[in-house]
Amino acid sequence: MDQVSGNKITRALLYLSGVSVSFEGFRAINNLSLTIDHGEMRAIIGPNGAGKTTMMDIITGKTRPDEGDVLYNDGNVDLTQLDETSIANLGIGRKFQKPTVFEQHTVEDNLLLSLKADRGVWPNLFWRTTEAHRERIDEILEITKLTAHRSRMAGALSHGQKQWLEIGMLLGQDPKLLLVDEPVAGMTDAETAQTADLLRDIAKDHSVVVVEHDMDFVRALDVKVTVLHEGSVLAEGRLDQVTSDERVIEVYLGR
Ligand SMILES: Nc1ncnc2c1ncn2[C@@H]1O[C@H](COP(=O)(O)OP(=O)(O)OP(=O)(O)O)[C@@H](O)[C@H]1O
Repeated sequence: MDQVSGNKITRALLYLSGVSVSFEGFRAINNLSLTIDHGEMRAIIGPNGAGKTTMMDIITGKTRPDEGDVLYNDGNVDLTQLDETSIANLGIGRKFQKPTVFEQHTVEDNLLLSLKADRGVWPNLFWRTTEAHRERIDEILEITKLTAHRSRMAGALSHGQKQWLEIGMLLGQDPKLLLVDEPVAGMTDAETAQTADLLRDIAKDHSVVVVEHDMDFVRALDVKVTVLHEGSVLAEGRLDQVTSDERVIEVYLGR
């Protein structure tokens, strides 16, 4: 990382350096450094309690670090100075593990509700805006493979379909960076494979950070993997590389 007169220069989309946070004396994140490039999809793995959720909380402004840098968009924005809403408005979208779709609304209406509200649109442009919304909904339905389900109540979807709908709702907010927490937990093998396809598709024009325990899924993503352990990066590289690393085998695979 370049450093000039104390000013960090980075071309990364997201840059964490020396980040630590403690809860009642326990260091959940410990001198964590991590860089996500523009357009990159990264998988984050690690044992329970490694700090994966806390890292997401720090990026999204839910938890403020005790120390360290959390910079966004080529180092131009210091995320530690912003609240959750401001960070979301910068294009950082998060999907939590459990789907939180509006069960009593149709798939289509869920997507409509999620679309980023246009600001400063004149009333006489309303119809045109609606058309743009329809087009975007059609696109998202296509990407998430939910076109045939558009008129169904979201509550009637399978667990996997609800997760895809929620990922679609995240896309509706037009984020630059998607943070996705354990998307395939509870999915069938077929749904898991389809979710890997969906995220690879999304990653063509978004940056994605995905936390997941399911190794078949991580393998299918075929991206760089970061292994967290005790709040720091233990290893980084291709899945085959990190899973053959002795330290990773010891702490993560339990051998
Ligand atoms: N608000 C909090 N107060 C106290 N301890 C916390 C808090 N949040 C997290 N921790 C602790 O910090 C550590 C890291 O937790 P975190 O949830 O980030 O891990 P994780 O890698 O996401 O685990 P999992 O895979 O189980 O979701 C854990 O030991 C957890 O108990």
